[in-house]
Amino acid sequence: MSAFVFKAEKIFYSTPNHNILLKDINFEYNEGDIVCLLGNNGAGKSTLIKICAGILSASFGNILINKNNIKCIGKTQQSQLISWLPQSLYRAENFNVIEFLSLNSLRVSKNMQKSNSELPFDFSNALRDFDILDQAKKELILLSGGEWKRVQLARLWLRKAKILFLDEPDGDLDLKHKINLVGKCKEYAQKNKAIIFITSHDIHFAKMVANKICALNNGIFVWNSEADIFWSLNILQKLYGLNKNDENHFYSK
Ligand SMILES: Nc1ncnc2c1ncn2[C@@H]1O[C@H](COP(=O)(O)OP(=O)(O)OP(=O)(O)O)[C@@H](O)[C@H]1O
Repeated sequence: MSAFVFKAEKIFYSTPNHNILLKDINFEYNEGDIVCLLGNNGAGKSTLIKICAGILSASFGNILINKNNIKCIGKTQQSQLISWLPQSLYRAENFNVIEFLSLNSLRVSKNMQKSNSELPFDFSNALRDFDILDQAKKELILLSGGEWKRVQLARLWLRKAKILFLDEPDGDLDLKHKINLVGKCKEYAQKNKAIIFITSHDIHFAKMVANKICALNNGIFVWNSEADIFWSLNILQKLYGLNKNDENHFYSK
């Protein structure tokens, strides 16, 4: 069987005011790839991720999943293939962690009053994987920012989609949980033969997690390569418009 492939062909996107946000984006990634999308604030990363995830439609160009145009894939199949973690997500009141996870399926009812030990096995596993099992019955609005992000990640991990789009998944995480997320992404991509796209502003996190790096600048793809090549070339200065001293903070030992 041939490898799972995700491809973007000549993607352009302009706003209703005819402001062109993305220009001629092309890439192709294969199962097992973890791609980190870098770029300055406003470069167009979230917009590109939303187009790839089928949340927004490109103004021009095609998104292909195994040569099938995303426009021709029904919404149900799309939701089985693709999971998207938005940069921020509204927390519903009167909803606890288990109830949020159960939105993936109807197996657990809204009024369930169970102890952690009676949780479905996969629920406990996902919560344990993201170190949040002890908060299973907590209301979403009472969670800290990092705990809420870990609950969202646990829900995504349960869905086992073939392509994950994670928009700043590390944003609220402390160092320990960032490192845990690195391990979980690598394990997920391997085990599920999946492709993971990540946007992040944490260069250290990007360096740890990704085997491919691509970079956007003002809506144009300015880089797309193996991560090793990207890191060996010290091009952060150019990418982020840093001065030499700023860049030394990252590269100095
Ligand atoms: N519907 C829209 N109408 C007008 N402008 C938009 C629209 N959507 C996004 N933008 C603008 O497009 C640019 C790119 O936004 P986007 O959220 O994709 O950037 P980003 O690279 O993810 O930034 P950040 O790193 O700050 O999250 C921003 O300047 C944003 O204000």
